[in-house]
Amino acid sequence: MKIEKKEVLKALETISVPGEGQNMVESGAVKNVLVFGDEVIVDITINNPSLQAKKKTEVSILQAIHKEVHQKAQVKVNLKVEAPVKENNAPEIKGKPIPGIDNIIAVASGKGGVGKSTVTANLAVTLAEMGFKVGLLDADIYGPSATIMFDVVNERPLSVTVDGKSKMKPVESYGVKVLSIGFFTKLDQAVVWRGPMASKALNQMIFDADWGELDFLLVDLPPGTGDIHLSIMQALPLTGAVVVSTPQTVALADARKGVAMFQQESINVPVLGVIENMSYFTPPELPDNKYHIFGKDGARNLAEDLGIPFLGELPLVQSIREAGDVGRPAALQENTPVSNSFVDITRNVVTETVRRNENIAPTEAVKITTMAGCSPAKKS
Ligand SMILES: Nc1ncnc2c1ncn2[C@@H]1O[C@H](COP(=O)(O)OP(=O)(O)OP(=O)(O)O)[C@@H](O)[C@H]1O
Repeated sequence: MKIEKKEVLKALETISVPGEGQNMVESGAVKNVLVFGDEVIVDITINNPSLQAKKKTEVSILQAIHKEVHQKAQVKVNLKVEAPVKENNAPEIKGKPIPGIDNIIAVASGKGGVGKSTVTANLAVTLAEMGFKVGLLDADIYGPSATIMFDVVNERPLSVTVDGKSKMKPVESYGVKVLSIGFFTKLDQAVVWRGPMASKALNQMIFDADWGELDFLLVDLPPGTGDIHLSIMQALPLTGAVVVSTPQTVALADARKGVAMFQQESINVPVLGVIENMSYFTPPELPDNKYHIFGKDGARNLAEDLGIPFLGELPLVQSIREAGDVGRPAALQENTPVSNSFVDITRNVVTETVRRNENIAPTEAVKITTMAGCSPAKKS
């Protein structure tokens, strides 16, 4: 068997490192290829430190060489992880950190109606039940639902004076401090917020609010990947993002775009993982049956494919919908399969947040400098 180095490089040009668009040769991830007879050694350096990304990279190299070059090639992959070097070499917190708030986590979805707000509300109450100090900022300007899910439709944030300044006091429900665009719009009113108006309202809820000390502030983003997402990433130094998807192909395609938005070089918000909602349906009369109405394992496979953690799955359950409608999140149920699933997922979110904080410097708020793109804001 005679293996040529250029054949190996050609094979490696057909695959990319998880989460990267360019192929691994073009992106510069492949540092060297050595061939001795039937033995091929590939030196590769990737930025993503997750186990999934490392494994996926190794397996795809092996498969590509076996498929494109020779089935019996003895392949050895020397994989190194290197965090990307920042321009000034000194990671710093930039933008405007909010004093007292330790972790700001955005919950995004790509496609609408996949259960992002439901998941955010349930994560929030589960974190609060675990003893964390939690806030929820409902930034879904097109369909704010936190006021309904927390049964605070008729309440309004009070004005309080903090250090001589008037501030909005979030409404507290089930141990979670809640602020929502919904407090400022009537439920039956069509919300035609123009971008600047929405950004202004959001800025007020972020910086003119008396959040106090929080371990976690969860931000329920609108679906999609639009202007409002950029506004939030400009305003907030996000710790990370969680992406919610159903296993359905159309939802997964949008979730992939959502992940790509956070991972864009100029935005660079770590994606803590993917949560699969509406994974299956179990009729009460057939408790051992699982019907995969929207497809099976789609979000799990997406997470694996992108080299990001899979945080867990939630079934399609009538009580989750009912609980949302009556304003008492389902995770508050005592020791049911549903509340236990929320506990598992919340634990995974906390674990990934801790891991992220140990491994990478705080995320910078993003400064949009031109219409064509964005770059990290410089600390003044
Ligand atoms: N696991 C589930 N089981 C049953 N019903 C669910 C589940 N998750 C969400 N729902 C229901 O699906 C509907 C949409 O959920 P939700 O409003 O949370 O979605 P969303 O992604 O936030 O939507 P939007 O696009 O408006 O932001 C709601 O009626 C909710 O109660």
